[in-house]
Amino acid sequence: MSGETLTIDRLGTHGDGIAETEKGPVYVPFTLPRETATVAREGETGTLIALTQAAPERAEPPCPHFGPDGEGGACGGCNLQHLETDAYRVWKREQVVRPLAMNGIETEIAPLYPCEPGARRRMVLTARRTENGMLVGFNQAGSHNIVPIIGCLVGDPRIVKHLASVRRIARAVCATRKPFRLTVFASETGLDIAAEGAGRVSTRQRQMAIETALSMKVLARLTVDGETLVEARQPIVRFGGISVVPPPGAFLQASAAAEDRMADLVLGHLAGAKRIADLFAGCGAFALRLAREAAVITAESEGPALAALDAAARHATGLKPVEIDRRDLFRRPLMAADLKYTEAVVFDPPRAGAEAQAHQLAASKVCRVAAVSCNPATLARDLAILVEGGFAIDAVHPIDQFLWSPHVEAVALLTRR
Ligand SMILES: C[S@@+](CC[C@H](N)C(=O)[O-])C[C@H]1O[C@@H](n2cnc3c(N)ncnc32)[C@H](O)[C@@H]1O
Repeated sequence: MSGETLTIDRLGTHGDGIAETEKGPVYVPFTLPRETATVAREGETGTLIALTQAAPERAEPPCPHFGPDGEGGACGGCNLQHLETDAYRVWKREQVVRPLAMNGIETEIAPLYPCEPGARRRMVLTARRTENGMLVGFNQAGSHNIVPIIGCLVGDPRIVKHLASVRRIARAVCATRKPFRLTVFASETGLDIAAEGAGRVSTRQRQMAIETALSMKVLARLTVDGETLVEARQPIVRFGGISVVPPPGAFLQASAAAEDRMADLVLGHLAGAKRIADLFAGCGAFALRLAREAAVITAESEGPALAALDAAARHATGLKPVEIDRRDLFRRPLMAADLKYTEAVVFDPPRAGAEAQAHQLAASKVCRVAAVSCNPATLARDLAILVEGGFAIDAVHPIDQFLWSPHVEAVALLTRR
């Protein structure tokens, strides 16, 4: 394949190398700044054909699925394995620094808290039946093609070791030619597998799926579109020692180490408050830990997650009262008046952020806020609202929950001036 020679100027927010050319920017995955490469160009998209000059920061990517020649296609999971560790960490921290600066926020930003390979305890895989068998893996970068995953360096070995069995389960529950989603969570009691969108399972298939699942000694639970087919054991996740049975496919922080770090920061900042609100509470990763010392009101839109949180709080001993409030916090944020007796708040929204809620917090009398986010752009927007409303940012802590990907988690700690 012929191509043109480009020099890469910088890394973009999605981790692609960017070459600035007379005809505009060209995004070239798997390249680094100061590298020269032969690239096949189609508009703004460049495909790396060959590297002619490598950057000193280039490292040997450890995963066989990585890169344009990756096994089974270029996996869209981790696209920064070719960047040497120190440079990678500087770049990752920058992903938090830059949007904050663009929003006029000056504050202390801690070094990146690193996470180790093998820590991803919750893997969201895509599966599809093909003529050549069942594919289970991650989507190829920028496409719906599935890269069948044999090994995964970021995945928890408790999941990765059993990917062949996960594939057998996918085959058993699959009643469609369309791709479907498999969420695999390494719970304390075994794997919790949730299939969604696999089609209408026949009675015979259901029987096969149950037999396959029961033969898998490491399986705790198998659900299909929320219906439990097998529950050999209740899947359990522990938040600061408090056991929770998460609903099928529930949101849980991707890595236990990252969650522990976030929880330490949140608990440390909110210590001493007697009444705390946990907004976008999920199954209670923060709320249940906080409830050891403070009354907690939790708000969240997913009923099953709140029910799991509620059941855990009822079963645990020695907790202060935990209230639950099912609500859509985008449309119906907790109003400043609702927060009258609340001293401190933790919020951890999805990628869209918590704009409406931030306005209410700004107008409230809440004294301390811990803002947790997986999207630095919306975090920066929400922090600017809080600063405008009288808060000062004490510190921001970037956490590398999504190793080798362009995604980063951050915890911002704020106090009313
Ligand atoms: C990033 S997760 C955090 C969950 C929890 N704090 C944890 O650490 O496990 C975001 C949570 O926000 C919830 N959520 C999404 N949109 C929402 C909305 N509009 N209103 C309330 N909660 C929402 C999701 O269901 C999810 O549980």
